[in-house]
Amino acid sequence: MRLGADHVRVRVPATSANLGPGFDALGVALTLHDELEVRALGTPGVTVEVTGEGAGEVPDDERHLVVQALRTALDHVGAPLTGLHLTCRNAIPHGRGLGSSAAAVVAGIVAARALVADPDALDDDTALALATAMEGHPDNAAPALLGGATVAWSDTGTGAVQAARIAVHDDVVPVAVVPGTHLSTKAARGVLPATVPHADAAFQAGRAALLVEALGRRPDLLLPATEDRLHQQQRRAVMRDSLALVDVLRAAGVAAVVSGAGPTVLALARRTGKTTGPDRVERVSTDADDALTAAFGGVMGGWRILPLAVDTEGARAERVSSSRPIG
Ligand SMILES: Nc1ncnc2c1ncn2[C@@H]1O[C@H](COP(=O)(O)OP(=O)(O)OP(=O)(O)O)[C@@H](O)[C@H]1O
Ligand SMILES: N[C@@H](CCO)C(=O)O
Repeated sequence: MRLGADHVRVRVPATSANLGPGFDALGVALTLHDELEVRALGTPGVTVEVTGEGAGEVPDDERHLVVQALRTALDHVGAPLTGLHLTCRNAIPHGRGLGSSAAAVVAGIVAARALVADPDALDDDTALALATAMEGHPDNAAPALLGGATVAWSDTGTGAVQAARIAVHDDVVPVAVVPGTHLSTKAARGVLPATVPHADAAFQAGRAALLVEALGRRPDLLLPATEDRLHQQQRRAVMRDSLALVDVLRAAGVAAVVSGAGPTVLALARRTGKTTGPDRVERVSTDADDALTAAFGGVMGGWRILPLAVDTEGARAERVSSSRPIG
């Protein structure tokens, strides 16, 4: 297939996976974005310019994750691309549990979709399959691609990866509490046990089902709905401060979970008060401030609190030449 553009721009959201009981299945896109531009060149060679998160740390050549994903997607549809220049303005912190690797992979794939003459060759199903193959699990890739909250799974017979959007109530306010320390997903997966007791699996299935209802219609149920028995306690030894913060927030009634493979903590806070009209009194209730002060003694040493919203758009790409949104 030939290319249909030689300069494209991409915006892709951060994501928080698991949300407590939805290990490797549930995820939500957040209003924190990486922005990229890809220029296809007629000559060989790859150059990469990174500002923001990951600058000076990620490779600036073919090994860059966005370039790898772009190449994978172009190869998939048989499109040529000899050289390229990639510019990344990154806001998603790396190795913190906010889906930076899924964002990079999805960004590369939707950049390829925007570059090729027939974007349908890289439709959402194909893009999700390619991204999941690179990531190993679909829970970040699905919301990064589609936006909103998603539940993703692989078809038992064919292995095809699928995702369904699930509703998120307007009163649910995601707040990410991001530590200064990194933890790779690989390391965090390495401490998980191979098997779990049947009672824990049964508990988890019930809570995951409850979470879909709590997110969409019953935010008052978010605290019990975000209980987990498959991964958070098992990872305590590699993210003690994060689990301590989760404990303090939950004791204060805030539905806090480890975001993805950690060490970021995600609080699913609830908006209270009158949110429209001239005497609007919006308040994100969470008692989160008090709980955070209790957890850190008022000193947040190296942690950042990011009040966010749910990103409902997912990854967007546009051809710079025509400015026509196509994916
Ligand atoms: N924008 C990016 N550009 C290039 N490489 C990236 C980018 N984002 C992530 N990576 C690579 O992926 C690694 C982080 O991936 P990892 O899966 O460990 O964490 P994460 O995706 O941030 O967290 P989680 O999967 O728990 O949400 C980085 O160290 C870097 O090698
Ligand atoms: N479900 C994954 C998310 C991080 O990529 C995990 O917890 O390991």
